[in-house]
Amino acid sequence: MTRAVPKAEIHCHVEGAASPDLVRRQAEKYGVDVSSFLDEAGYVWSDFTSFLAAYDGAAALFRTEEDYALLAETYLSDIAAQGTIYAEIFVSPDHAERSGIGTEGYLAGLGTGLERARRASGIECRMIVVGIRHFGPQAVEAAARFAASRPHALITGFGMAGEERFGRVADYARAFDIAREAGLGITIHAGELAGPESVRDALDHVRPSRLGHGARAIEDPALVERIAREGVALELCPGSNVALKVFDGWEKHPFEAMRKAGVKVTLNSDDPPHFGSSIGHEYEMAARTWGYDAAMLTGFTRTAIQAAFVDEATREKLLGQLD
Ligand SMILES: Nc1ncnc2[nH]cnc12
Ligand SMILES: [Zn+2]
Repeated sequence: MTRAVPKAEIHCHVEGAASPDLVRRQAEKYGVDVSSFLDEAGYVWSDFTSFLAAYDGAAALFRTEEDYALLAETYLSDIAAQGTIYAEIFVSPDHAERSGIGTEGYLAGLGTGLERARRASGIECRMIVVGIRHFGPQAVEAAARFAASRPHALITGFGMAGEERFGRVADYARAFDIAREAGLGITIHAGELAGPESVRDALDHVRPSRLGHGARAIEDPALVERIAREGVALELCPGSNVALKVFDGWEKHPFEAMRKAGVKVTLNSDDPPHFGSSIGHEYEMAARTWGYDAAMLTGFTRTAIQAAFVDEATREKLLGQLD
């Protein structure tokens, strides 16, 4: 029912999008034992901390420019086949350094993957540099300075991922100031694992145009009203939240309640193979759970493109593809 709906995704971590098959092939290539985080059925984790360990384990298996080109091309071609016309991927200079490739080869490889996917399917893509919150304010500031140096033409945004319960948002404000002054779009993970106070802190100290998740703002009606009034778009990832047990099933997820409250809502897959999801699955489950028709679903795609960190000419071209 949702196959033909044009889709857009503005919240997906590229290392978290590596399929188990691809990771297995990379593990063979480098002779690495992955049994601590991957079995025949897929990724193995039991809570957010062990999920991050599985994520880092997979990320460490991408070590050359061609590895990253393959990762990006494989993922983006896959979601293009699901009807995705636009995608933003989170990229992490910290993971590039950890895997040994360094940032230059990392971005060059990812850029090649984006270009190959665009040529093959027409999918338009941009990259958002993220700092990792639990690596501390200095590391996030370094990631912001890196993004602000505009090391690749397809980098259009800056964000922060990682353990939301680590530290205080105010300590990261400088990183976001650096990125904002460089003209980058701003997003921040908040209201995923922590509650409304985390979202309020993010809005007050970072002034983002989008929130990564923001789902737990639902616990405070005044905050939901503020998000709607200020026009902050939510990068909601219901499948991820359900898998991580933030909500007790799709029917308990606040996506529809947020929409009804006038909040700009979008559908995203976050780290799809870790959560048994995909962008196509998110659209399909949203239709099944809340009864959305193709026009409503296309509306979420429109919201994502309106909130996208992309130049106006490309935005107009993408919006034109929805008519
Ligand atoms: N769901 C998530 N939340 C925070 N940081 C992440 N990094 C990768 N996936 C993440
Ligand atoms: Zn995320």
